[in-house]
Amino acid sequence: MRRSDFCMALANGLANVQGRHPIFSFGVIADVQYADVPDGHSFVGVPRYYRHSILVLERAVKSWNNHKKLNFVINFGDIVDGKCPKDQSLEAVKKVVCEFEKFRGPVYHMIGNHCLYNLPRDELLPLLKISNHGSHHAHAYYDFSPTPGYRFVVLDGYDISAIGWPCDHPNTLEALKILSEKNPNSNKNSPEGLKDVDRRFVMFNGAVGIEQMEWLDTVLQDATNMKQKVIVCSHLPLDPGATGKTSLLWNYDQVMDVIHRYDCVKVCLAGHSHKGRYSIDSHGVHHRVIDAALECPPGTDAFGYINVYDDMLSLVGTDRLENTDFSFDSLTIS
Ligand SMILES: Nc1ccn([C@@H]2O[C@H](COP(=O)(O)OP(=O)(O)OC[C@H](O)CO)[C@@H](O)[C@H]2O)c(=O)n1
Repeated sequence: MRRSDFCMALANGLANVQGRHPIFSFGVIADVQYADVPDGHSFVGVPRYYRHSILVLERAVKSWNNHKKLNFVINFGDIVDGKCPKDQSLEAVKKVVCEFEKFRGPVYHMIGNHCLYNLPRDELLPLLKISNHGSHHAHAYYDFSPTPGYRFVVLDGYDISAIGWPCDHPNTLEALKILSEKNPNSNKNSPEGLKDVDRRFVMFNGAVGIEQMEWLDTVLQDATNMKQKVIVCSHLPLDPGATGKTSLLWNYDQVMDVIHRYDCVKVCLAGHSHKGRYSIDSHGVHHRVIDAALECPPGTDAFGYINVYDDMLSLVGTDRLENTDFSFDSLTIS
């Protein structure tokens, strides 16, 4: 362990089950999809609790604050549901962001399809305090390093997307071209007739564009040079083993090819699929999808925090979100 990581672990104070002090810890929650509308269900009939989901977030923030040792929180996107009446979108997004801001520390957000059903990305990104680092593109990918030995990479899976950009934007046109080539259905949100991983070519997903791919490569090269371990966060899952195929990033395979060129990425975390799942891929990278707050029946929860060590991560879940350990010494299958 680096000396600076050791100091952060000491400052963190709290020992885990193995009696070790994490270097740092952070809170996680996904798919709050709040809307002030009655309970309903997904397209395939899974119950959704649009008003209760913000209560899950309220309980998460209380729990994260009570923990006292969480360094930051990561929200995996879709804070407001597409069912939110459009004249209430801005108010609803502000209400959820305000709830996150009750956490006594930084909150890192990412955008999801439901965020973009409510507000265009150029309005959304400032509200979520996602900075573009002076770029003229309203991109939503970024990285940060909470301690010298670790780096977080937050991907923008709606970079190439038919939602969120102006309708004549090159990224919208590129997305519509992909959809017309890959999905023959008139309703481009429908995966009907598509087989296996091709089911991902639906309009509620998107892709990482070329510039972002080059940026990812540069960041991973830099992290490798700095001997940092990397945790990749994305609204859209990156491994078919951790999600239903209709929820995958369109070019998850290309992103994983870049990730697999390096040895620094240890864990990929995602939301969107709503049903929590875990997998380990052929290169030993762990993948974990976080259960949706939206689908918690009243009185139940799905949030947690992750303890970060030198050689593993440990997810401590509440209620529907199951504990998961991600050990970095797992065997690689090739
Ligand atoms: N077969 C389908 C599925 C969905 N739609 C419509 O697409 C929009 C987005 O769907 P939704 O399930 O709300 O998206 P989430 O981001 O919450 O979930 C993603 C994964 O599906 C979870 O597994 C919505 O308008 C649906 O009605 C559709 O037309 N046809």
